[in-house]
Amino acid sequence: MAHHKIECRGLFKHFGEGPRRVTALQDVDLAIADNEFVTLVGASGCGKSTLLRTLAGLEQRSQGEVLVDGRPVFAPGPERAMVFQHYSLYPWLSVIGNIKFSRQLAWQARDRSSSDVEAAAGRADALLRLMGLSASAQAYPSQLSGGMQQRVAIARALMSRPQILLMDEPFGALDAQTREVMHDLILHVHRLERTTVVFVTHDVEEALYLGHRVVLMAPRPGRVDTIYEVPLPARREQRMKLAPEFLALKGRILERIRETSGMKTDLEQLERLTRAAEGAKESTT
Ligand SMILES: Nc1ncnc2c1ncn2[C@@H]1O[C@H](COP(=O)(O)OP(=O)(O)OP(=O)(O)O)[C@@H](O)[C@H]1O
Repeated sequence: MAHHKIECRGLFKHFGEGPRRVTALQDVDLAIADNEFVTLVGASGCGKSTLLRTLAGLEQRSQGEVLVDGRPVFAPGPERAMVFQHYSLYPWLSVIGNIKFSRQLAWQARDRSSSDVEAAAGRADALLRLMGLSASAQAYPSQLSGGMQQRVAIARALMSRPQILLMDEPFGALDAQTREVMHDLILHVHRLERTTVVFVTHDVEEALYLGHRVVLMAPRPGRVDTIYEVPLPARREQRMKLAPEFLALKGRILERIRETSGMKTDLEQLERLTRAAEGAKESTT
């Protein structure tokens, strides 16, 4: 059997009961390879966050299986780390304090040796350097820009050497220039740490620039609609966003999202309505 890092089989997730029941995930089958970078896109309400939260073990499935390394997961675990859109840093801790915090909680439960503490200090320093935060180690979150705060959140998520990074619109609140910088940074982190990444976004360009594959989901019920292979070299560069194959696939995905959202603007119908309204105006004048 092929080895998958993450696998969903016949996954369903319902919220609520009876006529109010919402199917956020319907029969999702998805296999993600070790070290793959997969992005999830789709119209609002298509179940992207629910799928990610189910992989994280923050949401219980209604039916089906979620496997990590072939083993079913039901709860959060140290091999999976989550990064959210809102930085969720502790405002009373410095940058370095925030990065070390989750490890400290884990240690309080165990006997820790001085070599553990040293190893963690080394890891925290390495992550500060990796994320370009060395000069801000003693700063507090309120003193940092949004992009810097999100770097701290990513460094904190990486502290326990997770094999899987689950990212829910992590750059959604950042301006366009900061996002570009963060894109190259997260690709660098992915290469260096060899994590498997599942990344939710509304932004099709972001999904294509980062992903090896783009999973397009559709709403009502939430489900996987189409999976696209991204036709770009593994090593991405910003100029690739202008490549004809990049732009063509971006156009196709955007079109498919419009179709699946049920909100496709029907230009003909709009024109008919306009003509009817104008006709009504003329007949009254
Ligand atoms: N805790 C909940 N209780 C009830 N319904 C929920 C809950 N969480 C999600 N849903 C519903 O499940 C569906 C999928 O929601 P989800 O947030 O996963 O979609 P999404 O694709 O991430 O949306 P968006 O792009 O708007 O963030 C939606 O109809 C949503 O209203």
